[in-house]
Amino acid sequence: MNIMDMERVELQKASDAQADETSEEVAVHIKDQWSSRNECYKLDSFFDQGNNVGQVFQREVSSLIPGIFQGLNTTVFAYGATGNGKTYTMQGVVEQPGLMPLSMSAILSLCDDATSVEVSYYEVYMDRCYDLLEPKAKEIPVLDDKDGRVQLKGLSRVRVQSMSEFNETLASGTQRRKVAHTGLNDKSSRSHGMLTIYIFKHDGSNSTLSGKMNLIDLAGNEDNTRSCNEGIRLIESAKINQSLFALSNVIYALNNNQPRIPYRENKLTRILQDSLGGNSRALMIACLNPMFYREAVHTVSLAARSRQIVNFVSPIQKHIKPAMETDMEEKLRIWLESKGKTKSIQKRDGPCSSYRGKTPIHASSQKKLDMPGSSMKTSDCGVSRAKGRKLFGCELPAQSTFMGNFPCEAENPSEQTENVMGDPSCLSKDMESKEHTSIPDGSDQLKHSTTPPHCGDYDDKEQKNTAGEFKFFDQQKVPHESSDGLEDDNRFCELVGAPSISERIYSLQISLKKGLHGNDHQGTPLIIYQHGDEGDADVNFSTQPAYPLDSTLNKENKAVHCTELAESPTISERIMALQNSLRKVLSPINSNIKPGNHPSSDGKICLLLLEPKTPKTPCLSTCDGHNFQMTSTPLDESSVQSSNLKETFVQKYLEFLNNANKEELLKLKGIGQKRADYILELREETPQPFISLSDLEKIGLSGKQVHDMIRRAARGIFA
Ligand SMILES: Nc1ncnc2c1ncn2[C@@H]1O[C@H](COP(=O)(O)OP(=O)(O)OP(=O)(O)O)[C@@H](O)[C@H]1O
Repeated sequence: MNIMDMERVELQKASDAQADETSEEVAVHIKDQWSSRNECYKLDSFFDQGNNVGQVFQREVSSLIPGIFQGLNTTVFAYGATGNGKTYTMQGVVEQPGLMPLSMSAILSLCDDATSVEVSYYEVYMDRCYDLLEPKAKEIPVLDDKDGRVQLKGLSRVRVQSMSEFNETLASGTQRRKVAHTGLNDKSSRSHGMLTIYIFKHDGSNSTLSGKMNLIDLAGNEDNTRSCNEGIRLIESAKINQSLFALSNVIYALNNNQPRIPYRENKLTRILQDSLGGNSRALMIACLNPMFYREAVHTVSLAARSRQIVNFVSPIQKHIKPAMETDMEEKLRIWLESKGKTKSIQKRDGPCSSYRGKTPIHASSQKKLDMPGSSMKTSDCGVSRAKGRKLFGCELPAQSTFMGNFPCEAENPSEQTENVMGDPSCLSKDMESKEHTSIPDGSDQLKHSTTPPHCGDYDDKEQKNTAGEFKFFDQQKVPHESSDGLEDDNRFCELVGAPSISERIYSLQISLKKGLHGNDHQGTPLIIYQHGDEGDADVNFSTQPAYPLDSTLNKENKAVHCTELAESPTISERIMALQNSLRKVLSPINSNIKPGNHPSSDGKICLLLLEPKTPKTPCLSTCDGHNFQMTSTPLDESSVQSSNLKETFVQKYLEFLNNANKEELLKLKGIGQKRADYILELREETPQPFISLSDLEKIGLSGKQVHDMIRRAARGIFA
């Protein structure tokens, strides 16, 4: 049995300017009795089993609440492995209220006649958002507003005037939240539960959003070798782990000052964008179970890293309508929903059983990032994502806390599977026939990093300006994490279970779009390398006009820059320009190229073929400069070409939606008056709202409807 011994140690006071009673640090030692491993991390506070949630609230949360009335947004989230007490900490139980009711009670006590409080409560389940207070047939779309801030379109808000109203609201939402029995928790949250409390100030007929508080009960990391999850539970678990993996990547990127923070990798990180490295004060509560060394190390190391992140916080004054007021947008959304196909997405929980007494040592760690009075405006920070890390550079009195682990119950799980990357079915038939499976650690998402590619010995210095790298692993290279879960660059495993070229291109496209979106990649050369011995390919963007190549390569075979990138002003055009190159480059991965077939001293095959306007048979260059022709059958070629055509068509279609005027939109089958208005409205918020087909869900279309629409449009061409 592993034993974790957590010792509270006061290290030192913060600098004079920051010194206050909360500026202490604690060292958390995690010892594995069997391996004698001993890890030590510094956090801001530590609560062991002798402490209760009330103490955590008093010491860590209560001081944040007055700030919300002054416009300082605040986020408190509980992180940890499954069964470690996150729900217990955030929601609480009757005899021990959690941080949600405790915060609400404190907020209500500060309200006066000119202040009102509303709440929304939603869950992120399988990478989709669902309203828990007003169940709807459809998910809540997550959009960016014109300032780059994330908005949950159509999410309901309920006015709360007393604790009894709040408890009722919370209970009804909680009942709808998806929970299920797993091998590690009788009543395990299958979704991330997000409660937002809004504070409005009223002045005559004007209502102004003063500030808001997010209280987040994340779903827990799951080790499926222990949970014995199967079927839907396993799929859910994969999604949960994937989103938490994305979260750890964001924290890692923020912590390492990386130029690109992968918020858009996952719905959870998108939603938390303003809280992590954004404009919100954030408190992370890491819940630990001393029984499990590896999970504890993972959680505490993430908490320790989170402490380094610095947010810029400034009061906001935003005029938004309280829920009572008429919301035309909401009406339109409801109308769109009524036209859409109803999905069964919500199932109610079963009755709660009593606790299952686990070993309840509990420990948690928090991060509190707070810089009241910063001169930086909220909106500046909200859009800072693509501008790099400049905005995160200031020092502030960071804090962390700690608290803990615990027991569980029963339920009726919801049975629903979703596609990770939207609905790519329109792109390729072969994709329809394959089930997209995920492995339980975020492995089927394309990963972005700024580490140098594996193929070639580059000068690291030359890589400094690399704007983003997309790693593509063709083989079942199961991701693995180092002990802290974050150090190993090879942990990324992309596109496992995506054997066809179309699937790979589709997935890669999604990432390319994400990568290019909002960044100025004009003039960016694209270089794709394939590792013949492993079947891997790295797709690399560099802002270097002359990208350094492996010195062992023949000079003649230097990468041909993808000049279309420089010439294409819009993201869609750039993506389009990349497609042919991608297709050509990825095609050989599908074939059985054996390194031994080609003259290369180290067996590596470097594919440096990037002339998008010549979509002929792909040509491979070996590392010592010999070219040879790929042997592909006419069927292969025709399949590649038809897939190209489909993708080109889809891109043109999306481009049309992004640019057409209302009259033109109305000519499209499937776009009526209201949908056209909605598209125009979306375009006001985000200039190019439709980057992939899955974005059409923003206008209330289901995957099937999108598919049908595209098919109808394509048929129209041949009519
Ligand atoms: N400090 C505590 N004291 C007593 N019971 C606790 C404590 N913390 C947690 N528990 C109990 O332990 C069980 C598991 O806790 P909980 O459901 O909160 O874990 P979780 O981290 O939210 O799990 P999951 O990620 O699977 O949803 C619950 O029955 C809970 O009531």
